[in-house]
Amino acid sequence: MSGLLSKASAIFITYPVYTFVLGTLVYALVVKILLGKSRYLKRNPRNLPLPPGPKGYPIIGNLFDVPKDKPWVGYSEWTKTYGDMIYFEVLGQPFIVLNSLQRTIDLFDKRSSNYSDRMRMPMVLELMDWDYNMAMLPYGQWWRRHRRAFTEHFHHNIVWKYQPTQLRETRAFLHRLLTTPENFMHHIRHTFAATIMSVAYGITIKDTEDPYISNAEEALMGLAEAGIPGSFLVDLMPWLKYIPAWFPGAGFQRKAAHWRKVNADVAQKPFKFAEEELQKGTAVPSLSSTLIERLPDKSDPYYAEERKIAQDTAAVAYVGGADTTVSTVQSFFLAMALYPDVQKRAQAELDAVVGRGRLPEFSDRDAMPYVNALVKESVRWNQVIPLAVGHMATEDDEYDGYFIPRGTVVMGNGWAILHDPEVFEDPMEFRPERYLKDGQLDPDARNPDCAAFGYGRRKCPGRHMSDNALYSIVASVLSVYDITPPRDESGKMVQLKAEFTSGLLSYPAPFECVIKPRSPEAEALIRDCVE
Ligand code: HEM
Repeated sequence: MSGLLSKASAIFITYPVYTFVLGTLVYALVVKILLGKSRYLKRNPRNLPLPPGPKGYPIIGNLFDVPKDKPWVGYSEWTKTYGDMIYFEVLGQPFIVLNSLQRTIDLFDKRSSNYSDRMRMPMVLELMDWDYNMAMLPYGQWWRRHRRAFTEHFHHNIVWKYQPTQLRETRAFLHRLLTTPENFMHHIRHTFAATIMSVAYGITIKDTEDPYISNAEEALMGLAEAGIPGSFLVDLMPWLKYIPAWFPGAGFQRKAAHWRKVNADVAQKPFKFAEEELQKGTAVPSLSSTLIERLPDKSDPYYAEERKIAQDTAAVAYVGGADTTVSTVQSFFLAMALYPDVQKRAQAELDAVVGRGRLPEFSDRDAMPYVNALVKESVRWNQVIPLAVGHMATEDDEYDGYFIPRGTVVMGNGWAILHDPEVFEDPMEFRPERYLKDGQLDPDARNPDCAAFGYGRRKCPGRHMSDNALYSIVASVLSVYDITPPRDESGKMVQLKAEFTSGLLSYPAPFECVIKPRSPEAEALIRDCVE
């Protein structure tokens, strides 16, 4: 009875509450959209048109036009109708997609001071505490200090420092492939997690169920859920963040509270460990130990801020670096199983330069143009973040006869740029030859780096470290292993398909392949290479 009563009173109480909340939401949305439109009129005195794009509906805009599955392919198709710069709105939020390299250079490079901000994402940044990830920070002094700290440790003249760790972890990877080749997807993930935890904190992770890694993966899953703008209503109406967790309909607050705790663990726990090891005098040299040793004295008024920047710098190395490079390496394995001729040609080059009596080193790299071209093609073929991360326009702008309102989220469609058939013949094919001329790397061939790692001032600062990681894996794996498609029960080779997932990050869809040592000598090399 009391249960029934409480149910009745709950309905009685919550019905008006829901009506009120829903009414307020719709009202606020309509006001926001109408205000936004009329403001454009005042701010656009020359009455320039917005860039072309699909016609939308009142209030919802182009909500139903936006391609849901692999939007980068859909946006690329839109070029045929609207050209290489496309404008659309979703619930009052303006977006522009740039489908050509020239457009990205014009806006992200030449006008970088206006196109380097990020969209405000209250759910991720303010409620889930992803503010340690500089990729999400608004453009400004605080981001600049993070970026400077990060770049100092990852620019192209310094990443050689991490090569011994990268080679060590690559060799451990070769060894794991020998014992459990069927788990290659897991081994790839483990290799990057181990490399980055070692570089960032001097921590050696466990082979399975490492608490640092499971925390970071949970945090990244939260980001995948909340990181697409508009996944939560609070992104469209930031004032909702003040609604308490107990309020009916405030489920997002409870989710945010959980992810906040996970994020605190990801950012703080390993850094604390590094601090404690330093105090005990047992620290393994790492990015964190260097950063901690350079912190000002605890009595310094800037100590807390500097410590936070140091902690964030180490944490972002993992969350920014692990998944991205993992996806590229998974694509490389798929490509090798699909393109046996490419694999053979790379192996022939490795045999000629490195020989069969040792494993490749970084010093071999310059002598192997084909292997370098293969690394480039792995980055291009299936881009990990095809639309990069949206850059937001800080101020109204006029460009090429069009008006671009401030607050517009501008996305470079790297997929369109790196699959343009005018530039990359048969773009869906995996062809390292496209970067070569007379047997050497062709300086005139379009380098996938122009779009795969983002643009302008926000371009990925981890790309040099990632390039080394990719070389180390590609060269080492191909020097000792053959990768082939699996066979069915009748012994026939299974026809693999190049399929990739949608989302903020794109991965190859799960696939199987056979990974076998190239010869008994190769197997002996693998067994001997682990310390
Ligand atoms: C194949 C590997 C990788 C790819 C494809 C990739 C791609 C990207 C892209 C597309 C962006 C957004 C750029 C933009 O906003 O225009 C980005 C940002 C970023 N990446 Fe990477 N990345 C990779 C590896 C790494 C690694 C290894 C690290 C760290 C060691 C890293 C750290 C970062 C950071 C810190 C940012 C934020 C930059 C900012 O907002 O200022 N990335 N990356």
